[in-house]
Amino acid sequence: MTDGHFVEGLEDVVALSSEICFIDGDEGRLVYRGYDIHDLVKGSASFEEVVYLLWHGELPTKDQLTAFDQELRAQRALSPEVLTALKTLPKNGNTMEMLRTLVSLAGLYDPDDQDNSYDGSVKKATRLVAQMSTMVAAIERYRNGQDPIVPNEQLNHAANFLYMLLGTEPDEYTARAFEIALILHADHELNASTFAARVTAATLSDIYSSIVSAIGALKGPLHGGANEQVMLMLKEIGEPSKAPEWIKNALAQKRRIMGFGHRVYHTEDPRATHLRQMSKEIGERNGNTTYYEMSRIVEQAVKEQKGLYPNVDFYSASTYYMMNIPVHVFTPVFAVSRISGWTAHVLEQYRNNRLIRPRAEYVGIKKRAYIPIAQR
Ligand SMILES: CC(=O)SCCNC(=O)CCNC(=O)[C@H](O)C(C)(C)COP(=O)(O)OP(=O)(O)OC[C@H]1O[C@@H](n2cnc3c(N)ncnc32)[C@H](O)[C@@H]1OP(=O)(O)O
Ligand SMILES: O=C([O-])CC(=O)C(=O)O
Repeated sequence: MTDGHFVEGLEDVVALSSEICFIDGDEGRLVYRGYDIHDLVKGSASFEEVVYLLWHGELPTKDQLTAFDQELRAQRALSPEVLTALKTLPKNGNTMEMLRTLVSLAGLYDPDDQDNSYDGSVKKATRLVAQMSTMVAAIERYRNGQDPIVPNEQLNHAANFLYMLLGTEPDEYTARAFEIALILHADHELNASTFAARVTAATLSDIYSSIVSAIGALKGPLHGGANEQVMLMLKEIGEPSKAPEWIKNALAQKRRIMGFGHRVYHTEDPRATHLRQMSKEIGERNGNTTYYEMSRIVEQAVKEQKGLYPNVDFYSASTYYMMNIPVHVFTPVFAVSRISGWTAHVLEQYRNNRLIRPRAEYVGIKKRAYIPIAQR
């Protein structure tokens, strides 16, 4: 029985213990396994290195990283069955629903599908990380009536994704900027999608089912889906000078300003600091800073009028847009990164499992006499 003391939305409720990710919401700090994200970015960590760190708790040695990287590169190709199934999906379908469907199918065709041992789950986690990016790129190509691009084993994870998505190899700056975006989005403690993954894993269901749960949760506009909504908002605003008035009207109508506010951060989201800079730099490189400038004005207006800070989704929107990533691919791109954190959490759940089953505060009628249908 509950004692009536509960928090709607589980705000600040500690649901489990984890060694993977630490957030200080007052100081605006995000730490993966003891390493501050600022240090990982400044220290030129690779995305592959961060995946290894999240999974194993330690940075890899050179040999460990080489072996892991080679394994990821070797696992990038989708199975023929998944590629065939892709062609049966509606071309104008929601990209997150298409991704959720392909991940589910990939589970059925995974050579280790029946092996739900810990080692089997690690093998599947490796394929999930390697193939999430291939799936997202293939979905977009299919939507455009194009064949998927075969992964390029010469390129690292970040550069290969942009190559498979856009058809040309990114320049060095863009490849690194995108890799930093992947690192920044890799994990975030018990956010809604990771929690969904852990709830599923905690029933001792398989890792693909856990990831399908996570993708469903990430899609929502209050979570990962916000990055697409931010770009739609910037386009609706149209030009920087219109931003303050637009925000004023939106807030007067009680609309939520996408890309602002956070359940845990009460200050600047440390990921937004990097993405803001990236948005500026890419705008300058492209010779068009309109969306960066508009974003700055929106940020100032929302801070002044509502006291809210931008979250990770705000500046990732203009950043991805200026990298020529289509808007409906923004949330799938989040999944390309977050698969690293989801799998780390599912593996941790398996290592130290207890069923996750909270209670609800029952506020309905407690006792009624049943009335047979003939008398109603
Ligand atoms: C990767 C990520 O998931 S990051 C988050 C991505 N989501 C978004 O950007 C969507 C916009 N943001 C929001 O909706 C919220 O800030 C959330 C969902 C992220 C967190 O919300 P919660 O912690 O549940 O706060 P809650 O929804 O209770 O809001 C508290 C108050 O702040 C207001 N508020 C919070 N965020 C916003 C926003 N973005 N725009 C306008 N008002 C907001 C609410 O209206 C509410 O005001 P009230 O007390 O006057 O009614
Ligand atoms: O932590 C959260 O609630 C949402 C978030 O920022 C993320 O998942 O990256």
